[in-house]
Amino acid sequence: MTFFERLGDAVRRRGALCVGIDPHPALLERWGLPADASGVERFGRAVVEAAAGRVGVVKPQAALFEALGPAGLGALERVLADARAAGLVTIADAKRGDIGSTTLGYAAAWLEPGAPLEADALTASPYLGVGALEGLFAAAERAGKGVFVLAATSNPEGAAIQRARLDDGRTVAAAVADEVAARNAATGAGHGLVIGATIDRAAFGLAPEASTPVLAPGFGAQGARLADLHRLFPADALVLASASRSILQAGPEGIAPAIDAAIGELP
Ligand SMILES: O=C(O)c1cc(=O)[nH]c(=O)n1[C@@H]1O[C@H](COP(=O)(O)O)[C@@H](O)[C@H]1O
Repeated sequence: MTFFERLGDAVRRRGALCVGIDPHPALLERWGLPADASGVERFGRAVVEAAAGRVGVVKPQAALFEALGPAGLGALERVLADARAAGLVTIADAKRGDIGSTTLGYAAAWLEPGAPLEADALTASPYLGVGALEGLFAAAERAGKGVFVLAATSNPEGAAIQRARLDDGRTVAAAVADEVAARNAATGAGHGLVIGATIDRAAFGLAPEASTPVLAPGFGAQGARLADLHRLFPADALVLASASRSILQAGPEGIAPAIDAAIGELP
């Protein structure tokens, strides 16, 4: 099964909501958890437990685990293992990307079957060139996994570089999208794009592309509304509507109802 098929299956069965697992220190405090590795682990595993059976996809935010050093990465390892055991598709949000030779290390860390931090997909930054992500694409394809490449990010600072034009007139975002689509066409993989729900896709030169999955963060805390999903993206596109803080702020008792409420807001 390709990653595209797997993701499509998860979305058909469980819907488009992707629950972000972002253990911010302020959220740990709200959850009554310590701001240490044991806290992020209990937080992450509780979110996985609430998400299992409700949604198809979760996205742990690596930075907030890394912040706690090796013990935090150990916590992330167990959160990822729980999620995979629960049948959830896991997207490690680590936004990796380097020159080709060292990108192989990131591929081994996040996408190689059996790796401690193994995930089903990884977010990646294309600003050293989409071609430099070859090691990630290849590792993902060998294992039926995917890479989500940043195209048009949800934050306002991204626009200056992502809307900049190449010599051929395309925006940087459109060129990234073209390269990912070409990779998918050549290999049948299902690598995706990250396109923020907060941005105007047309202004970034991004046309809807049915064969490229989209990870769309920016719902909830950053202002986009889940109810608008089909106004923001074509109804037939494979889009993950991702939200973190707006759901996680509900606390340990409220997390499951908050996920149900978010699902209820989707069209
Ligand atoms: O790759 C991402 O997931 C991502 C890309 C982007 O353009 N914007 C964005 O917010 N994200 C991530 O999505 C999550 C958004 O969190 P909330 O704003 O709390 O819903 C964070 O983990 C961000 O790092």
